[in-house]
Amino acid sequence: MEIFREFTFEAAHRLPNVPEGHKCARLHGHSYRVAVHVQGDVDPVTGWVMDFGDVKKAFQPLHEQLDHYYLNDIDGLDNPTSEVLARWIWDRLRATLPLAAITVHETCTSGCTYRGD
Ligand SMILES: Nc1nc2c(c(=O)[nH]1)N=C([C@H](O)[C@H](O)COP(=O)(O)OP(=O)(O)OP(=O)(O)O)CN2
Ligand SMILES: [Zn+2]
Repeated sequence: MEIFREFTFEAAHRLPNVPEGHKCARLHGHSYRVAVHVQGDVDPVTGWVMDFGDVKKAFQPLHEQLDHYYLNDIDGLDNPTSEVLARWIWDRLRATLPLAAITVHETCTSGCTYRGD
């Protein structure tokens, strides 16, 4: 089964590699929403795959790195598209969580899902 825990953070960014005149080359910000999806069997005693609280603990150091920062200044996020950010989060959580997917919502209507492939 697959469970997810969502997180929000505020951050600024710009996209340095977009075509000339693209609005996203300008400094702007988003209220990001990230869903961390974890997979596993449902434990017959606890009735859960994993405590949502443990997912929160695993994400907390990343939240501290991202929230209210300029993403382009963060190592590995010099071109902080949703795609790059989703992979960046995956790479940092994969050792501690049995990940199924990372979804990054950049706006209410735009985002991406990375499943590690
Ligand atoms: N594949 C991607 N395309 C775009 C990304 C991205 O990360 N991956 N990012 C952006 C910008 O960061 C932009 O701020 C968000 O995109 P957009 O959906 O265009 O957002 P708007 O709220 O400005 O949309 P409107 O409906 O046009 O107001 C761009 N593309
Ligand atoms: Zn943007």
